Amino acid sequence: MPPRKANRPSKKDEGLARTDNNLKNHSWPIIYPINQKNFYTDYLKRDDQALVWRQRSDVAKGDREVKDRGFQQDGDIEKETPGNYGKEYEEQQEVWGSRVIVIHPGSRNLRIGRASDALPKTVPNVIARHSTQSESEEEVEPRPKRLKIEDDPRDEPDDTGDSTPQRRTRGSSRKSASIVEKEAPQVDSSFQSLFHELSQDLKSQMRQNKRRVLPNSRETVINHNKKYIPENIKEHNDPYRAEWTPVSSGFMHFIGHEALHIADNSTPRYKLFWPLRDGVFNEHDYTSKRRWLEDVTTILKESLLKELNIQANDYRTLSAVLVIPDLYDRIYVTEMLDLLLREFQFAQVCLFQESVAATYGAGFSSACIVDIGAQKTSISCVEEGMVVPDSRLNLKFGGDDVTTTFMQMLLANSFPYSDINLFRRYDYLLAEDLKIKYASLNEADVVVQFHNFHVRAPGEETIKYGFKTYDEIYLAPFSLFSPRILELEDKLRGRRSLWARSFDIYDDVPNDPVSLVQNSLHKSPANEDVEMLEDINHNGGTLIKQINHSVPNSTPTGDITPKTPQPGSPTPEELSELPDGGLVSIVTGGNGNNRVGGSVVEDSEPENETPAILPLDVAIVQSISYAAKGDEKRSKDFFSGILLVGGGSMTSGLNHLLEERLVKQKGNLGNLIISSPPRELDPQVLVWKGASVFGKLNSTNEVWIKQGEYDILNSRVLPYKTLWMW
Ligand SMILES: Nc1ncnc2c1ncn2[C@@H]1O[C@H](COP(=O)(O)OP(=O)(O)OP(=O)(O)O)[C@@H](O)[C@H]1O
Repeated sequence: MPPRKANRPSKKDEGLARTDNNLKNHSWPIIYPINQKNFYTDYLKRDDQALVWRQRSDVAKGDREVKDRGFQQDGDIEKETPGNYGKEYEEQQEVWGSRVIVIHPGSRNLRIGRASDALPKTVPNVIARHSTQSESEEEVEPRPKRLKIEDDPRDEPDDTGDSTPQRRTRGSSRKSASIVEKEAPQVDSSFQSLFHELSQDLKSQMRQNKRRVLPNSRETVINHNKKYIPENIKEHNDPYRAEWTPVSSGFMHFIGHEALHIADNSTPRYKLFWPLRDGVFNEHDYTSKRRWLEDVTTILKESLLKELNIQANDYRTLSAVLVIPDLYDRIYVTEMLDLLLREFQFAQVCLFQESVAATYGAGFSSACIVDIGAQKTSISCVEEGMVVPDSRLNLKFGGDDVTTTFMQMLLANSFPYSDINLFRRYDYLLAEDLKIKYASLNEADVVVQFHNFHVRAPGEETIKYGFKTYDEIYLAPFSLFSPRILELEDKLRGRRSLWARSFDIYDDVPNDPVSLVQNSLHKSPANEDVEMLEDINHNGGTLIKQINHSVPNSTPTGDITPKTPQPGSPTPEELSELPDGGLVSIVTGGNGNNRVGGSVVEDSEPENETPAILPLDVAIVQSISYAAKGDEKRSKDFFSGILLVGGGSMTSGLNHLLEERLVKQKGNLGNLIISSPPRELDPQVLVWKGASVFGKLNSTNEVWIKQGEYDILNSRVLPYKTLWMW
């Protein structure tokens, strides 16, 4: 006889519920007993359900430790009523804010301050440590890279006997103060030809815009620069002598500005380490996780002490808001969280995403945030305080790439200080300064101009140089719209060499957040196709090309692209014929300036790959189209609220050029508004400002990760404590 099924009534049982005429004798639903074998519930099986009981029992045990540390308890927050939003409430917020530290780490700058402060302190996110060689001595090739010249007379060791390439080049520079430097600096020929191409495009664009373009401007610049004789200035005649950080073998490390101002040839030698690179772990320069953690800890601790006067034993009484990228690396976030709660022992920590912070800072409820940092550019659409996950893009270029390109272009035009090497500290600072002063995206600035600057190398006489510029001041920042010209091969060197990617322990799928628009870069036409597209642009007038936006399967988000075309990638001809449903249009002007600059994506074998790049305007259109998902109203809303933040967005004329290019691409966008931060706030600190606004809100209790919770659940607490799907 087959076994009786427990949850099904037998014919005999059913019979009991029915009368002879087969009608039920009552209308109550019959509830059958549950088959215990197949029954599942997660009641009291999930961490968050148990947590509340654990916390209560902690309190019952008289665990008042946290309260003794002085930070506000849940009970205090409950006292708040909607009615007390007056002066008292503001005062309360200020007091609360003074106990919250907001930390926004960047590839170049760490921004740190109390949530109650008006502005953060900016500390270069760098540490100098004792080493046998400085970073410029360690690097074999200078930055920007030069063509190798076989019989370069400068290869002779100079009279100091120092034969390192850096020292040799510096030696020749010393000579250049007295001997006229005739030879043109050698810049890679493929760079030269791209530079020439962009320059021609700019000329025709300027002519179209009825601007005067003088013939032979570039030749004038080159001739002047070649003949320029630099001038030596005696130390006592130089009122702006550089102040170098005094060092001695007793000082094991320096951080921030002090580190940047250590002479490259100091005794003892120091080497600079930047813990973040392209917005993630710097696995290129670090060889051990422990050293990385130590450096981040030292930079943070010393910044807290020097800038905010916060001693180590105050940490336990303070809360910390950590600002993280929108498309974060999961291991980076968990490492930082662990550091702040275990090493620093902050009372509680909360995580906040950069683009949401930017909307808080600007007071926007919805916006498309374009954050151009030093080494990465991130674009995300935010709607009612939440990032639209599929709109997140992270491109591996930023202000630093503009600086390098600017120097490359100057060198191509016979820049008289031909030995500039951005690995040298004083040269890096000089190059940044020249870029900030002269780079501009205003066509009106594209004229032959004369500038001068001083090279102040440690222990040497100051040398005054003069140089002329023409279109390089425009074309260097223009590389954001034409990233093909950027030097990208070193970008992902060493990536994943220390921290492996985080995988889900159950299904072995990468844990990092997924964004469809970032993944769609897998599907963009690969480099070969892009080049064909560009050829077509050169030959024709205005063309409209469309890139298939087909949504890939949920593959992990990342940085790198295979160089070969993906199977089934559409050819340019196919692209132009695709229908418009869910597609992005790229309008390329007859001048050929607008172009798709390279495809992108990620994979587990980063070494052989190239990093994620896409022209800025194309990337914005892509991000918005993924956020709007075909809804025209939403798309218009995002286009009417594009907010430019980050240091790289401060180039003059960027807003205007971006607007022009977006209109060209999308036609009538309705109300296209590209905003800069309101109230004249510095775009570099807007994200920090927004996070500080959030940090001051004392009604955000559920997002704070407290020591006790972290002790019990570790990073498993994150799904319950983030404002987004962790
Ligand atoms: N006035 C300016 N004009 C142009 N660029 C500028 C200006 N001021 C700063 N920058 C550039 O901004 C960059 C630094 O920006 P920011 O501090 O936002 O970067 P970060 O947060 O350290 O980096 P990331 O976002 O890549 O991690 C540098 O490349 C710097 O040259």
